[in-house]
Amino acid sequence: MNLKQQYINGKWVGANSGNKRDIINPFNQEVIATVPESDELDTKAAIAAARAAFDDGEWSSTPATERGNIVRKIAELIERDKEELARLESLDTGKTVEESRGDMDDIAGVFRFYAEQADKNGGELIDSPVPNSISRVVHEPVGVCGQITPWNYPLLQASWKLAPALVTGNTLIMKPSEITPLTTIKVFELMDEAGVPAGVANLVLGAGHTVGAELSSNMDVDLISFTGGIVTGKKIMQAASVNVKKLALELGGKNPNIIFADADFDIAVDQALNGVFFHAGQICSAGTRLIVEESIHDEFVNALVERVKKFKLGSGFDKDTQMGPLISGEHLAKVEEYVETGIKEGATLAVGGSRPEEPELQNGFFYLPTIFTDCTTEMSIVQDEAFGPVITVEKFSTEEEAIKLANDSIYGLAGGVWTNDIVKAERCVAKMRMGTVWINEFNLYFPHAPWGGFKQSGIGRELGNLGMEEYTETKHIFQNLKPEAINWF
Ligand SMILES: NC(=O)c1ccc[n+]([C@@H]2O[C@H](COP(=O)([O-])OP(=O)(O)OC[C@H]3O[C@@H](n4cnc5c(N)ncnc54)[C@H](O)[C@@H]3O)[C@@H](O)[C@H]2O)c1
Ligand SMILES: C[N+](C)(C)CC=O
Repeated sequence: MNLKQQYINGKWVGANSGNKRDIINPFNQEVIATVPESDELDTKAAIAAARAAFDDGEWSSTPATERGNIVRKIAELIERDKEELARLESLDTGKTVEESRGDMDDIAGVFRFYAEQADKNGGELIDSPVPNSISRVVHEPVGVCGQITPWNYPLLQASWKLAPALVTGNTLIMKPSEITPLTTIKVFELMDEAGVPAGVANLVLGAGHTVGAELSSNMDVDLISFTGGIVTGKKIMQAASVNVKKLALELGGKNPNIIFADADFDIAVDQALNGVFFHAGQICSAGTRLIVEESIHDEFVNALVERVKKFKLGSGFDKDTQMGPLISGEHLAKVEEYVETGIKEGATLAVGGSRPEEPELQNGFFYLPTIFTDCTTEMSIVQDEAFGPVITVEKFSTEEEAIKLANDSIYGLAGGVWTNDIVKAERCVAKMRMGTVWINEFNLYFPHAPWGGFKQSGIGRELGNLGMEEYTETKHIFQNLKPEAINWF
């Protein structure tokens, strides 16, 4: 596989230490690539390149339209290489190629969206209360941005950070998850081809406790944008305080999906499954906390179980596969432990709860889709993120109870409501404490609307205009057109 290395100051380079890391296919544990393992020294070199490229002012003073043109070109190159990128993403993550193709369309869409926004960030004229003056507000780039991404949607999460940072004139250092760097490396090749100048976008590959920690604590980094787990997010927040970096955190979720008895039953069943089991449930916004009205609870659970029993697990490259493996052996062990906890806590295992038995799946990190019933809000399986193919089902009998259950979480990323009573739906979403709420839908996102969490699901927003604002500082410029002495002193 012709994969390059780290990308620092416009050059592809190996790690300073010479260390390397094998990248593993989660379907069969084969080594699919070997990449350099960066350390603090590599990270410092990348930060120095980004700092110099920001401080010389060339990129930040490039007309926004031109930066937008480069970002549009990146979108075109992603579309040109869509199939290669999708296959690489599936090799690296285990998700089906069909899902990866969808991700690549979304990713190109994100670069296109921000390319169009590039020259629409021109600031505003204030109606100054002071006679003979001009008061205006401009938006300037923040500076050097550290960007850290997770393994579940490697390139999608990268695109949400790269595109807005570039169009607003920042320079950046990206650190993808050490276990899924392949598509991010490829997109840095495309950014080079699209004409992003040397030093503006830099790539380091390596572990969180070395590379990620250096990015978070380095005094020359002005902003950290992080997507990942809550524990890591808290560490980054602490490290970033060293120079009061601007901070954007996209953390986990334990997302409620409320099903009222008056919902379209078959659609709600289908979408409750879609809401969780894509990418084997390894989705921050997966609707893993199903909250079902008592009168339809048993029928609803039976319908889910019957569908789940028929899921086809397998290689992401097999067109019949509906669900691929988990990302790693370590993660599989965590999901197994989570399920054991659920059993100990007294939840009823309605389906799944083990690894599959098929011989052809034994080399991969597979886990059966799993549903727990008789769950109550104090159980840790209802409170903790499984980040795997596991649903917990709770029952409710009144609307107030459903909302109380939905909000009973430290997280606040996303949630859904299924009902044909639109007034009831509006009453519910008004009370749900989450950054995204869907009515008769689940897990939909697009570049035009902001994404992010309430409570411990994060700080700030990605996507939409707010996702661009994260990468700007706001400056008020006041000009006195008729300066006069005050003669106070
Ligand atoms: N809110 C969202 O939009 C969103 C999207 C995707 C994933 N997530 C969350 O991500 C988590 C799963 O991803 P993960 O397991 O890769 O998360 P993680 O927190 O373990 O790792 C994420 C990234 O942080 C790095 N990292 C680890 N320790 C670090 C440190 N001390 N300092 C700096 N960086 C460090 C990792 O190397 C990786 O690149 C889940 O909790 C999921 O909900 C959230
Ligand atoms: C934000 N999203 C849904 C693309 C990926 C979350 O893991």
